[in-house]
Amino acid sequence: MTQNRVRAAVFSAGSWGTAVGKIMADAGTSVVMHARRSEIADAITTTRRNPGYFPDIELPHNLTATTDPAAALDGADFLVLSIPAQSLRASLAAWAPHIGTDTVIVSLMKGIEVGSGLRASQVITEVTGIGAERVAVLSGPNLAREIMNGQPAAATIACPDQDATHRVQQACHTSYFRPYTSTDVTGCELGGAVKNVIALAVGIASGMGMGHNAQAMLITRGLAETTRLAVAMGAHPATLAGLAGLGDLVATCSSPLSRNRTFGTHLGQGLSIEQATTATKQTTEGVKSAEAILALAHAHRVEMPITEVISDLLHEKVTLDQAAAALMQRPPKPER
Ligand SMILES: NC(=O)C1=CN([C@@H]2O[C@H](COP(=O)(O)OP(=O)(O)OC[C@H]3O[C@@H](n4cnc5c(N)ncnc54)[C@H](O)[C@@H]3O)[C@@H](O)[C@H]2O)C=CC1
Ligand SMILES: O=C(CO)COP(=O)(O)O
Repeated sequence: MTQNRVRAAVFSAGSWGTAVGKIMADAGTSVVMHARRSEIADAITTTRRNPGYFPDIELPHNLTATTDPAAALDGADFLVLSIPAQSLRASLAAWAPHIGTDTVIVSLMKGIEVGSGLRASQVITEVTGIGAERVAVLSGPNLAREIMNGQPAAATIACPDQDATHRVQQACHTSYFRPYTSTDVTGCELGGAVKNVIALAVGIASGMGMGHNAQAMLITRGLAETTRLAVAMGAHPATLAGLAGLGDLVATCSSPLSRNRTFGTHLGQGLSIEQATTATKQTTEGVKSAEAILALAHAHRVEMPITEVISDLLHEKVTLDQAAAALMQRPPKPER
């Protein structure tokens, strides 16, 4: 690894933030993580481990951590944001005064803001006043634990400004992480957010004892409704067939490492939403985003039957059996 003099501030030191911090540091970028808890920040800097998330993985020497947002952002070329989507607005408002005039913001978040229906990149431009050309999104089949274990993965980095995209790509390209570029921010963000809702559905089906045919049906029809919404909102259909669409959908819906799939499995096995929340612990974006995505579907007059049923289940309007029946008993129609 050669140092490239580029600096990144990663907010925060959760599961995916830590993994992307490691990727960037392995790519030669100097990384300062921002953690809310001083014991996490101190442990990362002094022991080179994040005891809250990956106590078994040693972090690179060019990665440190602080609880001070100003110190983390001082001289940063990139601000990488990885916190729950619903807390982005309030947290970013506090950090915004410390963001440099040339800093490029990279969103890792896969959620839609409840109430506004905004994607994370839109919340970022609204809160900071920074133009869309300085806001990139990174999305793909990226289960953090696999990447921390050094297993190969790829992702899509999207931004309207190709120079910014290439700089982010260089700053996170390693022997085990292969980033591709795109200009389709809308497609990448919607692919990432909607797949969480579909993963909830697949988890529920699995928890209810349904087999791989049912799970494949949900994945395939889930991709169809994701693509319908994304295209109606201006995305390119090819993005949804790529890493940030199909790729992420397959990884998340197939892996027991996925928090969304696991949350769904708990529900399918009969746990209440409260019990599933306690059991899952980490951020499960699909649970909150389902209703925001459904509101977007209504606004764009797009049919999203799986999202609708999952939103109804999460609001306890239907039972598991009623949800399954609602999907299977829809009127027959052509596949497209
Ligand atoms: N874990 C994964 O494998 C992947 C996660 N993502 C996305 O990354 C985003 C973050 O997820 P994870 O890191 O997995 O979640 P996590 O639950 O592991 O970590 C969340 C981080 O945000 C911080 N945080 C929580 N509430 C906050 C608040 N109100 N204000 C500021 N910081 C707060 C926590 O202290 C923690 O550092 C989500 O949008 C998720 O969909 C994307 C790809 C992979
Ligand atoms: O986005 C992810 C993999 O790409 C992680 O999915 P979960 O949030 O369901 O764990």
